[in-house]
Amino acid sequence: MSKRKSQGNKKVNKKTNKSGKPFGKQNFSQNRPSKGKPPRGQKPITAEVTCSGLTDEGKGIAEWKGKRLEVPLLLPGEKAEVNIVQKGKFLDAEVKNVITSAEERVDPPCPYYYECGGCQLQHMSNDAQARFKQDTINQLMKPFGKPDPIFTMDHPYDYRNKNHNTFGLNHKRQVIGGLYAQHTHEIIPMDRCLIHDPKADEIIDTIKDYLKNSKMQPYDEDTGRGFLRHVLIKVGKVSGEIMVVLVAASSEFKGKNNFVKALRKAHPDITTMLLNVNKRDTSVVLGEQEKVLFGKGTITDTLCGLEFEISAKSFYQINPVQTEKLYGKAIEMAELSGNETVIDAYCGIGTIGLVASRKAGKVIGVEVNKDAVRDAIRNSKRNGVTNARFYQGDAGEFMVDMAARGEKADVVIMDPPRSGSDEAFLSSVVKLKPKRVVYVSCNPETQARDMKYLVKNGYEVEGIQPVDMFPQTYHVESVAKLVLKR
Ligand SMILES: C[S@@+](CC[C@H](N)C(=O)[O-])C[C@H]1O[C@@H](n2cnc3c(N)ncnc32)[C@H](O)[C@@H]1O
Repeated sequence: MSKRKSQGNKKVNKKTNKSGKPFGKQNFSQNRPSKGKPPRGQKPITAEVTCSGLTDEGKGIAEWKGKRLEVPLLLPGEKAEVNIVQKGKFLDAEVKNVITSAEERVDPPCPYYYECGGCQLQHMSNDAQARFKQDTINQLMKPFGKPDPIFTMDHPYDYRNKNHNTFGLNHKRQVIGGLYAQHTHEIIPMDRCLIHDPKADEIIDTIKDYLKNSKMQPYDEDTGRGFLRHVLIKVGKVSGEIMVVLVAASSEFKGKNNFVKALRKAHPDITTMLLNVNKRDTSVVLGEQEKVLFGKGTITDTLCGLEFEISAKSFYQINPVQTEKLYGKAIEMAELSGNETVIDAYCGIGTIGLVASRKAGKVIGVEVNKDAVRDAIRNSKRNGVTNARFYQGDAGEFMVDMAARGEKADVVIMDPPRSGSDEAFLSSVVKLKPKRVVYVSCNPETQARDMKYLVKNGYEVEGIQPVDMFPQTYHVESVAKLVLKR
């Protein structure tokens, strides 16, 4: 292994990793929850394979008996022993032992990394993560031109301003709190997640201790008994304001006053607390019903020089450091001169639109979540913006109506959810003929699909900027500029 130091990461210690376990002989599969267990009666087959590349989820690609394997935690060029089990039509493979490790491999700093699955790239150096994300975008965007070099993050930890932790009981009926292992409802007990805001994890720890020493019970998914399901924490990274949302299975909160008092005493920097009631048997964290327990029920934070009020249920970008770079690029791509009518579609709490309003004639925002729209309207007033209007509704329907009324827009900035946009929206963009479309996306796969539609219908791509909003995970953000062909 080369002695060259990779930027910001510790290279692999050949003998032990950070948690003190022997690295080369580490039984990766033993540390993973039930997903790795073979179906009843089936023994895993152990085989030696060589990794030839990475999937877009960061899994190593290898071949075994002419079949393709996708192996989490394996890096290109590495030789490893893997355990293989047949699951239905598919082969499930896990690293048992890395025989020769790649230069890019580093010790994952998180002791829960192999169990949790919330991060997928901690075993890669920062440079290797950046290369992987750049390659993913380059590949997806090949039909449109060459993307610019990715915007990386100087300190790629502690960045999340929103955490959600789950509480439950272990088999000894003891209170545990942590994160769900990937694709499961199995709680991995943990007291620190390295991409969470550290203060938020301290608050979670206090709540865990409170549960252990009080009558308040975590909710048990199997029996349907108990009270506390999740805790959601939102932190204003600039303002320091903190929101704590208790997600409970019932609206009857016995011992509410004692709890609120104890938590505020332990963490005087909490500025608001809410109770959210979720009685549904679902993986969606927040329910509809919400009650403010103390404070104003929202937090405020500063982004790109503007102040934003954020509700519990509204979307707010989770990595504000990288969001400023992303929005900066989006506004640059919009090429605003002060007169344009700009549509901010899928606008959330109005962040992009309000930042753009300083350089535009008029901004029209549309968003489906009513709490987010209420925040956007408040945010516009709070910042003294007089040229922006926000509407609640489906972005596709809104655009269809605009096109039917023959209205005009010079620039459309769109930032849909992971599933991307839809034909109603895209076909209306084509009818409205804005000179520029700036497409922000946290899922470049659906972004490329939608860009293909726009390119087929009169637009050309003038720039693509990848942004690493989610270090340590395989997710990557991207913003693209499309211009109407003459
Ligand atoms: C990725 S977020 C972007 C929000 C905002 N642009 C920002 O940067 O914070 C996507 C937003 O689209 C909203 N959304 C989802 N489906 C929608 C639809 N069909 N019409 C309008 N908004 C929608 C979500 O509620 C969410 O606020």
